[in-house]
Amino acid sequence: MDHRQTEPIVRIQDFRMDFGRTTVIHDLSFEIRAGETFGFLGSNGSGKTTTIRALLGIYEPTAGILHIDGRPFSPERGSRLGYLPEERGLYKKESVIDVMTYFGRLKGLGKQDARAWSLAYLERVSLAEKAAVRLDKLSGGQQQKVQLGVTIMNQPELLILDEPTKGFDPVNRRLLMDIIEEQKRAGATVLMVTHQMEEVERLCDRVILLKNGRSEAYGTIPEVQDQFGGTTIRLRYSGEVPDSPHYRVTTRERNYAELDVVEAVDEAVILRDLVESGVQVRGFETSKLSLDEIFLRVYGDENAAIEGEAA
Ligand SMILES: Nc1ncnc2c1ncn2[C@@H]1O[C@H](COP(=O)(O)OP(=O)(O)OP(=O)(O)O)[C@@H](O)[C@H]1O
Repeated sequence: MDHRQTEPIVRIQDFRMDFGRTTVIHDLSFEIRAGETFGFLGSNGSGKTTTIRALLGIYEPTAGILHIDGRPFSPERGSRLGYLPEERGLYKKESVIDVMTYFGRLKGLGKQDARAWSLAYLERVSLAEKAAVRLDKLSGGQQQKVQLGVTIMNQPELLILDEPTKGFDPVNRRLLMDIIEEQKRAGATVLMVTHQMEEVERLCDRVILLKNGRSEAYGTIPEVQDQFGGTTIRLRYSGEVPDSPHYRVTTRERNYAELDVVEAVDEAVILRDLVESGVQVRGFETSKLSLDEIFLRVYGDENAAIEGEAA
């Protein structure tokens, strides 16, 4: 893969995917640039795995362009691609070190190099003493660590990770994030599906939020925050907070209110308007909506609909 080119590493344009008569992806477009870590976010069933499968040629897209390095993906060029699929699974009846060495050889490493790399990795993820154990004797989380090792062997230039930390305890989740961050620092481009906003905030340069196969927001985290009005004002006051086209009052208590800024307007203007309308302002703090809050806004109504159906 040649990172000097201007073409993005991943380009998805007007991608549509139908299963039978159901359209699950509607004209989706986004790109991933060389060296960035890109968060692919969305509620369950929003189409993340389908998009990855179409990108890797596992599914035939109904319409659109899905390119890696300027061309549709083909496995022959795949040696520098690391893919951790949503469905996990390796050959379970072999020992951990044999399985890892085997995959290393498939990725073009010599046997000794593959073995040495694998032993160092197992040490890193506290599995050194399991090297000779059959894979199916490991816990689910331990097996996942082995699978991540297999995925990042041979330093792929593009890493596609479908929920890499799913099912991990907090300590191991942090360890996995450290490992992903190292890959990023070594220059890898990373496409990562995750439901953990903490991971997004720590690792991702840009994100896309998918809902029912459509993009709801796309950009850097500050850009996404801006796309959602972005700012909340916490106001301590006395008097009466007037209605305004600039904000929506989301909390109104005696002497305390929260206002969501709905228009691109300077907060100083809102403060001035409040004072001019006779509000005595005792405290005025602004903060950006967190990704968690944005997520709840985008997907909250889905759960309401599900609850409604259940009722
Ligand atoms: N092979 C298939 N045939 C029919 N429908 C499918 C197929 N694969 C996925 N779907 C449907 O496409 C939609 C998107 O599924 P997908 O697995 O891409 O979601 P996801 O965003 O990865 O979800 P999750 O977070 O739960 O993994 C779902 O409604 C799913 O039922």
